[in-house]
Amino acid sequence: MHKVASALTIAGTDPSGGAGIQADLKVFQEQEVYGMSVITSVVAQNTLGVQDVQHLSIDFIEKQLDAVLTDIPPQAMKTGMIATVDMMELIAKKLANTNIPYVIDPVMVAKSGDSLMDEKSRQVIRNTLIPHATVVTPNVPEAEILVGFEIHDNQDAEKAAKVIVNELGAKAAVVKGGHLEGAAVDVLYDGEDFYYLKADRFETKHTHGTGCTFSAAITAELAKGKQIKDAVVIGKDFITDAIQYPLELGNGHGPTNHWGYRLKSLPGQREVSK
Ligand SMILES: Nc1ncnc2c1ncn2[C@@H]1O[C@H](COP(=O)(O)OP(=O)(O)O)[C@@H](O)[C@H]1O
Ligand SMILES: Cc1ncc(COP(=O)(O)OP(=O)(O)O)c(N)n1
Repeated sequence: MHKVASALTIAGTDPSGGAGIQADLKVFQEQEVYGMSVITSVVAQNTLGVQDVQHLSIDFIEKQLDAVLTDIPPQAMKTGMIATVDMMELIAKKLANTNIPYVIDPVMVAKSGDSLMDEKSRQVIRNTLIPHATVVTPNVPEAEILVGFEIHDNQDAEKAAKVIVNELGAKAAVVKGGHLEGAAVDVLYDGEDFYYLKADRFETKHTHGTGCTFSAAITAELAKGKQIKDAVVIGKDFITDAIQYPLELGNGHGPTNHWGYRLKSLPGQREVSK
């Protein structure tokens, strides 16, 4: 028998395979973690945008959660697209009975501009899910909504990460710099230290699902027992390689390359500074 770590993603779908549940499961597989999934919303989308969304009932989401949690308890979990307050409250209820690392990618709006979380939930996520989080990974617009001020540079990102940890109750936060200019710098705060995770910015339109891929890689590493900072550093390497070696797929913002890390990365390749 082979012993393997397992991880759970609770999120929406992307039939074109670049974001959501499909991306998360591919990343778990790449990182040699047994992947499991609970679907919250079925999304008709591709590299060009979101065409339609159907939310599953709370009752049915709960049945999926119970099916997984009572049979194969994961070593770590993540949430992505959690579109409604009812979904958040259900997940918070289930989390009260678990003590595993939990990564929140607070998905609010897709790159195409389509909304993936309703307005009320953007506020409610702060006191339902975030207090349970081991790591929260907002992009700049998401972090601005969570903390209530604008983020223009790394100093603002530091302040936002600090609010998410010290005031909203997460254990750690990574404010991602994909939406800022210059090098792709993400700011991690773990309640004690700040770390700048820096990579070159690549000129590419193939960025569909970057946030999902990054947070899934972090979740996989936490499932394997890595400490928060080490898991985030590996996640940064994983997403950087996935962006650097794009796949020629799709007519819009194409997917990232989940094989990029396997093909290229050497541990410690990215610059990390305190
Ligand atoms: N063009 C790029 N080149 C290199 N890294 C990027 C680029 N765009 C985003 N990233 C990185 O991808 C990760 C996801 O960030 P971001 O795109 O901001 O998230 P989201 O998909 O949630 O909007 C971060 O580590 C960010 O720094
Ligand atoms: C079902 C689903 N979940 C999340 C996203 C957004 O993913 P993200 O990684 O932020 O990338 P973009 O879509 O913004 O490129 C999604 N599209 N679908």
